[in-house]
Amino acid sequence: MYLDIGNVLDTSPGITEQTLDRLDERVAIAHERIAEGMAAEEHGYAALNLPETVDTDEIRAAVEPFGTPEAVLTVGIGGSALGAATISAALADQTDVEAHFLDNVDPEDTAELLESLPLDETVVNVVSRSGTTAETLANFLVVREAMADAGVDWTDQTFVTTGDEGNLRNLADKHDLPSLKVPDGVPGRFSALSTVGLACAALQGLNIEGVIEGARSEMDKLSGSLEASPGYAYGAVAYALAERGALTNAMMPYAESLEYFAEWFAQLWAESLGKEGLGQTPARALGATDQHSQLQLYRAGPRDKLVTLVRPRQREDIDIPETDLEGLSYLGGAGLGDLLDAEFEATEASLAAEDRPNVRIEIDRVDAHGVGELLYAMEAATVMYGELAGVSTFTQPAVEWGKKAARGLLGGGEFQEAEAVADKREFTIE
Ligand SMILES: O=P(O)(O)OC[C@H]1O[C@](O)(CO)[C@@H](O)[C@@H]1O
Repeated sequence: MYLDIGNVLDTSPGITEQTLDRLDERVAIAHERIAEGMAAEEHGYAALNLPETVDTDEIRAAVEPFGTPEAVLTVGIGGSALGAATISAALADQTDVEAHFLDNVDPEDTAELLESLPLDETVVNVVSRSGTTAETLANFLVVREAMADAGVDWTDQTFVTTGDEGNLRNLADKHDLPSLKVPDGVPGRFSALSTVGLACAALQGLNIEGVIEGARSEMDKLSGSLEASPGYAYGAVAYALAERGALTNAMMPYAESLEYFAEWFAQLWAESLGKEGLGQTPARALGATDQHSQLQLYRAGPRDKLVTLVRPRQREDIDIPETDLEGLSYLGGAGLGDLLDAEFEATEASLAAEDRPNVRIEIDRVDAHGVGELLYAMEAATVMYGELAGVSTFTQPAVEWGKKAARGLLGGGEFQEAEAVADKREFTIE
């Protein structure tokens, strides 16, 4: 992975080369803490060991009974779905096995998806570390009934990835379902490079070994200097810019196959760093599409954003036919990829022209190695940012209140949070 931070030097907000030197000293200290945590396999830090600890042979063996299905339906939410979705979306052109993700409880969407799937040729990949997540378990119960209604024995086509105990573990044990264990010490949002994120890709016959090789190549760069590690450098620069007012980070990949990557990054960045009144809001964007929408705000709105531009250095292209359309003849003979790359560089320059901080992240290609590099580097960036900000990177206490309220509203127990829902202050305009 290549990171270019030239467009954050002396921008507004921005950092100076002197700041970068001081930041590098802090990175060295933070790296010592991170390395210590990794060596001790401490909760959270253990995620950065995954290129060494994940067993891809075990994953392939676990899914082997399913052969080559027509489709894989992953039922999970948050880190239990987004890592797998990122890898499958990035590598979709490498397989004929469709990947679908049920990571919300919208009844119309769920009904439409189940209606469209060949349930007798679909493997249901249900993923939950806790085994208690309401959305995942509710969806699984609905999917299981749909399979039964379609005359499909769900126990023949269900794969489970979960913890040592809980509802899903009990279900897998009771029905002898093929299963994998979520890794110890790895929060869901950091689990893309583990059984959680790789089982779906393995079911699709994708190159999970290549994903880990890419991740390993970024792991090998972790050292006491931001100048040796694109991941550390990205986290440190994003932190320094947030400290100077860039409280939003627009993650803007210039590849449709990386749109899920931006969604995965949003959970990783927000749930890890949004603590004690601190954090940097991830905005999901897509190039070139959002040049015709959000770019106006990025270039002319408040000076409170970092824009992260991501692209592959190589991509398949499609020639644009010659044309005599008024003013558009310049497009003929170029490729769509040439246009997309020109727009990437133009957007980068347009932000720099207004001293708007932006960084460039590039991978050679959107392939297994490249997506592995991206995932690992962003995880290392998140851990580095969290160390520099002094926050508890690997917890997510703020998400629990809403879970209790929702559960109470459905009669799942007595929760004061649910009572607070009834106290809503109303001011309705119709
Ligand atoms: O894998 P589980 O336990 O279902 O959790 C799913 C997601 O929900 C969260 O715990 C937040 O509620 C995330 O951290 C996690 O990725």
